[in-house]
Amino acid sequence: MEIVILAVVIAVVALGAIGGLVVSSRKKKQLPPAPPSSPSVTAPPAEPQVGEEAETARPEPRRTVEEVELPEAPAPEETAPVVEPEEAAPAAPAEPEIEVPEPTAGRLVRLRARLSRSQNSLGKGLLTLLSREHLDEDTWEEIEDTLLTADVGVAPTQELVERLRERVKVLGTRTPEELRLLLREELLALVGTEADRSVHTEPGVGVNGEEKPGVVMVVGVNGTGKTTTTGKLARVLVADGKSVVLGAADTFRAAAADQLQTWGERVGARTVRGPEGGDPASIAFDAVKEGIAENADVVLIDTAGRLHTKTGLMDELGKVKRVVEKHGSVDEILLVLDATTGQNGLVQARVFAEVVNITGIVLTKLDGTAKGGIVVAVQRELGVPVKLVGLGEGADDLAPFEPEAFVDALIGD
Ligand SMILES: Nc1nc2c(ncn2[C@@H]2O[C@H](COP(=O)(O)OP(=O)(O)OP(=O)(O)O)[C@@H](O)[C@H]2O)c(=O)[nH]1
Repeated sequence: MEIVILAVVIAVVALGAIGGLVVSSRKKKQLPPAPPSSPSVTAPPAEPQVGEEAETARPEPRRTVEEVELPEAPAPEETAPVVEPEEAAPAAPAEPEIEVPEPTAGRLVRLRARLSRSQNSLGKGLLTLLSREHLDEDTWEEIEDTLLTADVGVAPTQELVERLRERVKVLGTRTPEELRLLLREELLALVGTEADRSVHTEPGVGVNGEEKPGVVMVVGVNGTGKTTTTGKLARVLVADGKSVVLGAADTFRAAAADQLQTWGERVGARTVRGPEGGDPASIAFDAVKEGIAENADVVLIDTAGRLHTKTGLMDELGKVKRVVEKHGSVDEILLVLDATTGQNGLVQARVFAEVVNITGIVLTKLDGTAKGGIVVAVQRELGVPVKLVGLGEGADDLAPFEPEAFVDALIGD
């Protein structure tokens, strides 16, 4: 009997051992593959050094697939969209983005570096000559030449040299600081600090007693930067809080109206335009009409300038002005001159002044010339102040002209 009981116990133990082996081998088969270690997260194992004993592998607790916890499924709103963003919804028609132009106050000072870079030869040249120990006749002649080369003009040059000679004589010994001050004062007197340099855009009263926007006509030879200046001026006005309507009355160059419209769209100003080669006067008339209807503050009219037929130009510009005046006064007529053309600019100025009553000058491309003296010459020629200067191709590179900042840029620091 005892033998039977012993045999049963041995049989049970043997069966149990075999069962355990089978289960253990099954478990091994069910083990998930070890997750690949991520180098950016996991620290690399220390390199075994020579002479170190190899460690025996520590047994790690193993888990079955069923035992491994899965990360929780993200809530529906957290789920990243599967579709590409542009496919997510039909694209709404893109609204043109309205730009906010730079404030106009102190623009000339901000752009001074650009101005002084191009004007170095005038101011610095004069200071170097005046600092010579002996100011003999040759030196005075050189001073005169420097001024003439910078397009200051004959009469203003002679005046300035005479004043400088007198004051240097009185001064006796000259320190560089005294000379700088003296030259600054004399150049400032030449440029003039008294003139009204504001661009007149105040609203007025129309012929029917209604409120009429300020009306500005922009005239000048094609290529001087007229359309660009009209666009930049729109930005200046918008920066100063005014609403603007543009009139594309330059129907001579087909792309001019597109160019102006693009400038307008950038600051939210409507552009009135007509058919290619259409009548500039009727476009200008419609632009002011639109300005009145929109209750705009200012209407800017870009015109064409064909110098090769002076009579044609006279007819056209005169007509534009007369037709616009059917609504009320034209408040400002700005002549755009390219500073790099020097004396040629003066010839243009003369012709335009005969055609219309210029009230202000815009000198463009002053960033590209050392002939800043044209400011003096053209003011003398027309008896009209420079009101704005172009100092680059950037949208906000048009600055109200400030004599002090200009002269400081001429002399340099
Ligand atoms: N460097 C520099 N370039 C300027 C300035 N003002 C205008 N320009 C450039 O001068 C070129 C001519 O300008 P436009 O405005 O097309 O000339 P426009 O007189 O209107 O000529 P039309 O449209 O044919 O009548 C453009 O490339 C302008 O970017 C400036 O102050 N500095």
